[in-house]
Amino acid sequence: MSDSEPGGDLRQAKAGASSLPPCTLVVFGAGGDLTKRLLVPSIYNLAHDGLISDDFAVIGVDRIDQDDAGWRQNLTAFTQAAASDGTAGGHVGQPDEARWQWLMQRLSYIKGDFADEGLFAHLKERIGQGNAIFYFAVGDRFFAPLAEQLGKAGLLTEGEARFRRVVVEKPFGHDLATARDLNQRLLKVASEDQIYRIDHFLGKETVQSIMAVRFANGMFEPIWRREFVDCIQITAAEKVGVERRGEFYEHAGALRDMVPNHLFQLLCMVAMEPPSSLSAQAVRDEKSKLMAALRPLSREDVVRGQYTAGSIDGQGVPGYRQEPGVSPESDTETYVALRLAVDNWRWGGVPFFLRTGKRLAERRTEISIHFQAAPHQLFRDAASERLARNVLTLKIDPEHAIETSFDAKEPGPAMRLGRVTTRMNYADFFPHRANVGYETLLYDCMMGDATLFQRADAIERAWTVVAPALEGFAKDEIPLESYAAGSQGPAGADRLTGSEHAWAPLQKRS
Ligand SMILES: NC(=O)C1=CN([C@@H]2O[C@H](COP(=O)(O)OP(=O)(O)OC[C@H]3O[C@@H](n4cnc5c(N)ncnc54)[C@H](OP(=O)(O)O)[C@@H]3O)[C@@H](O)[C@H]2O)C=CC1
Ligand SMILES: O=C1O[C@H](COP(=O)(O)O)[C@@H](O)[C@H](O)[C@H]1O
Repeated sequence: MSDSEPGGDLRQAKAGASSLPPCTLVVFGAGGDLTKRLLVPSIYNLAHDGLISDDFAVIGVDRIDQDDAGWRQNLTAFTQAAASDGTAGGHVGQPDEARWQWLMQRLSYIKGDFADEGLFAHLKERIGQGNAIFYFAVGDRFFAPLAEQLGKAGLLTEGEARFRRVVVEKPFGHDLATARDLNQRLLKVASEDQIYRIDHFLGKETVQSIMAVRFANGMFEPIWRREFVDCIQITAAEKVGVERRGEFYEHAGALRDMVPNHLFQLLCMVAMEPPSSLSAQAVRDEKSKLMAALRPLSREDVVRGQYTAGSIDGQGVPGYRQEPGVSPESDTETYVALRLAVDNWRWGGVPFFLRTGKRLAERRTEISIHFQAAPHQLFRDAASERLARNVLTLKIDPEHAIETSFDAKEPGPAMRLGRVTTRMNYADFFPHRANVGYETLLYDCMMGDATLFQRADAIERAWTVVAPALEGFAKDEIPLESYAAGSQGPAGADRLTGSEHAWAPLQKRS
């Protein structure tokens, strides 16, 4: 491994950040995809930035038959290969050799089955009296049983001088009943402030910066409300299909996979009231209030679709029903568009349009705030019949930028208006290097800051809001429309917004 440019934007983000307390991070699912592709690179980035103390240790647990050296070797080989073929999750170029080795020395491995009580006795011995975080990097069927095993073994008992925390991955439940059941089972063995329900969208710098943009500047807040906003659109469009996750996706679908978690987190960031402080409680209280004001969906406010064969970047791609692990008669949705209402004073009457889907024309995650037209149209003739709407777009992925679009006078004797766009690229102002997105979340968890993690009440409310749509899908009362891979999505999505609020096109329509 060679020297590389270290983690610039992470360092920027954590400027002034303290070193982490001594801690053992136990990763269940040490041989899995999440661990090697995202978790270990994030830990490396934290180590690289000097944020991890010498007393930090990682214990990986999995059923793969290997020892400490084998696990380290597998991670090293994976990271090297990923770095050289450009798919490295957390690095640009190869990791720094000395730092990588420093980290590897802190990694050890236990081969075991999650159902084996002996595994937890062994872990107890290894961890001793110190701080520990248990990361469930495993399928959701293991979340409650793992927590229960940890509880039974006394591994979740905190002391004056030690913390014990669990990080729970997604999906958090399949519906309201299962999310509630999971919360209840977790809360039997750990207190709410020991449970860190992760949503990787909240690890994205551009998502965290929404709060900064809204609440650190005086110019936005006065117009961030119903009197000035016409509609808000949230898009998470992907070009990829279901990749190797056909079997998982068949049981999830686009709504469960993206909406009650990621898209609602974006909605909270853009629509919640200003918190009184940046404490976890204050921020999460505001998010919960927003979720409580979110009106449960009506079936007519939901459009679902499934992709058929088409073309992405000039390459033919199969339809969803031809993907591995997918039934040829599947009625699982790969696209969903929603019209939501927030019943509070700030947002009463403002529609929130959300859409997400796979195999669309473009990869784009963004929030756009569409402002109302000027109250008196002085320029009606000059602007032809167009009523100009100013749009502020928070670009989250793959571009990291903020754009505003508005009308200006075209040069020349005629009073003719033209649409212009101004753009702030984060990279132009802040030294930038892609990071994995789990760094901040891991750092915060080790520091005991739950601001960016989801609380039980908000998760349950999210499932309540989407429940009528899920029921409509199950009873086939919401038609499943098809759309060609590489397109804008199903036509029904346009009916949802009407021409008055039309979606920002994913690619320029020809
Ligand atoms: N991968 C990703 O990009 C992302 C994943 N997630 C979430 O992270 C979690 C983990 O995902 P991912 O890493 O992809 O899953 P994987 O299936 O790749 O990893 C899970 C690991 O746990 C092992 N395992 C399964 N059962 C047992 C058992 N009884 N005892 C010991 N080890 C066992 C598996 O072994 P074996 O292979 O033999 O079954 C595998 O090595 C999931 O909840 C997922 O939803 C979230 C965001 C992104
Ligand atoms: O959690 C998930 O998110 C990804 C999209 O995340 P991004 O960070 O790549 O935008 C999605 O592809 C996946 O289906 C879903 O499970």
